[in-house]
Amino acid sequence: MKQFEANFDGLVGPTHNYAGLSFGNVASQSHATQPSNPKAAAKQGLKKAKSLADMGLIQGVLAPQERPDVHTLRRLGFSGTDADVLQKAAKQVPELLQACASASSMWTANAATVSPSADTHDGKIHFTPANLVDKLHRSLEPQTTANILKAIFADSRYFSHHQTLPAHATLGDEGAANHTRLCQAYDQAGVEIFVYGYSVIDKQAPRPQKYPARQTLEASAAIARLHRLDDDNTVFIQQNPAVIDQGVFHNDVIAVGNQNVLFFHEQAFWDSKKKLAELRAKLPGTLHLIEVPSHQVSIQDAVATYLFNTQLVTISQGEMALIAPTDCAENPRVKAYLDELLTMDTPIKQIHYFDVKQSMHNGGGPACLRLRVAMSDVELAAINQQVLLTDTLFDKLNLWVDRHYRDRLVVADLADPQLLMESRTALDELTQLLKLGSIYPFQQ
Ligand SMILES: NCCC[C@H](NC(=O)CCC(=O)O)C(=O)O
Repeated sequence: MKQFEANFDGLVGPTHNYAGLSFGNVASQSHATQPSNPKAAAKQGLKKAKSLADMGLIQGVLAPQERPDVHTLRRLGFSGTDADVLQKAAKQVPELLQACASASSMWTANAATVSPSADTHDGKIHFTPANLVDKLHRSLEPQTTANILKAIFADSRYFSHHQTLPAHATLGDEGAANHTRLCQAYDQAGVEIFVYGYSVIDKQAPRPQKYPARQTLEASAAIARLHRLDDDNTVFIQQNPAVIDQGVFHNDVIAVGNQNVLFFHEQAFWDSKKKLAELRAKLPGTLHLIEVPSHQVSIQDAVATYLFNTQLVTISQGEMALIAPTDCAENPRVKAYLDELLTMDTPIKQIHYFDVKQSMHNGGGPACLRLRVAMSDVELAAINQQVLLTDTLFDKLNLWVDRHYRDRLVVADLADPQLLMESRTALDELTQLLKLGSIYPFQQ
């Protein structure tokens, strides 16, 4: 049996826009009200995903969500035809329309937490969709996310799907963005690292002062229980609250891991020494802890360039590549660090830069755009094969984007009933292309 890691990238939806919805996410706040280009955004994402497929990695895609979410607007009391609902919401509470029109499901690192079968007691791959309760626009994603994951990972012999955690701040869960799995080889049990922002129950533990911590220890611990992980193969680490207050709203903005490499900023974790020692004890064998010092890369540079929101992928035995946004190459200090990294004695031997600026302007880098699923060839054969990014699917998706996506969108356009029609037409076609069945409310 062959084991590897597959990446499932979120397709950018037709309503991709900058509404400044994410307090604590510096890029989202600073690009609020700027025009977006959904067509370019979708193509940048597809290009990045296809390049990874061309490197020999297993690459799939996840469908976007139905937006604007008229069903939620109706739940909030706006009535009449769909056009009426959009227009009333835009006039009375535009913030609610914006929350219901975000394409934020593109950041599939927040779709779910995934534990591979090598780690779980029952030998199945476990999925828990994230409840994303900290942000209204994101809290609307879990139901459709669950539908999409079940449509792809349908075979109950291999895949186990859990309900999202209860939608309350005590159990705030942001999915794989705060979860990293290290292992010596993909087919061996590894250590799952859960990074949380604060503990609701432990009042003594430090908390950020300025920006919200989106993930709680209580949520992370619940996921570890649901996924039937052992104490021996889990480590819970608190994120350094000081970096949350500087814009590190998810751990994947400050750390990334793959196999026996953890690449992280020296200020990433609270009680770092002790936690890294625990990690070493739980993962015997060679472990590369690549700690980037503040004097080489400041937190501000890390947040601006997304140096740690890179994908760390295995290219061949013992050789890894870093998939970085072009923003890293444009910052002289970060570029100097990355050039030096290639000369250091670590498995990271290649760096590939991709322009994902449309996503970056909302605070999502290469790593935010993908959900990782470590799996075997047998498990891969059991998934819906239509979502795997082949040359043919890549061409079809690009043409699909050309047919349905706009190249300019401003927040005022979100009330345009035509945009809703375009979006539904596109998604209806996509579900046929990817053989997903009826996953959207408008298809029920
Ligand atoms: N993992 C990256 C997630 C980025 C995402 N941004 C947003 O939702 C911004 C949307 C807007 O502001 O229009 C977030 O903050 O959760």
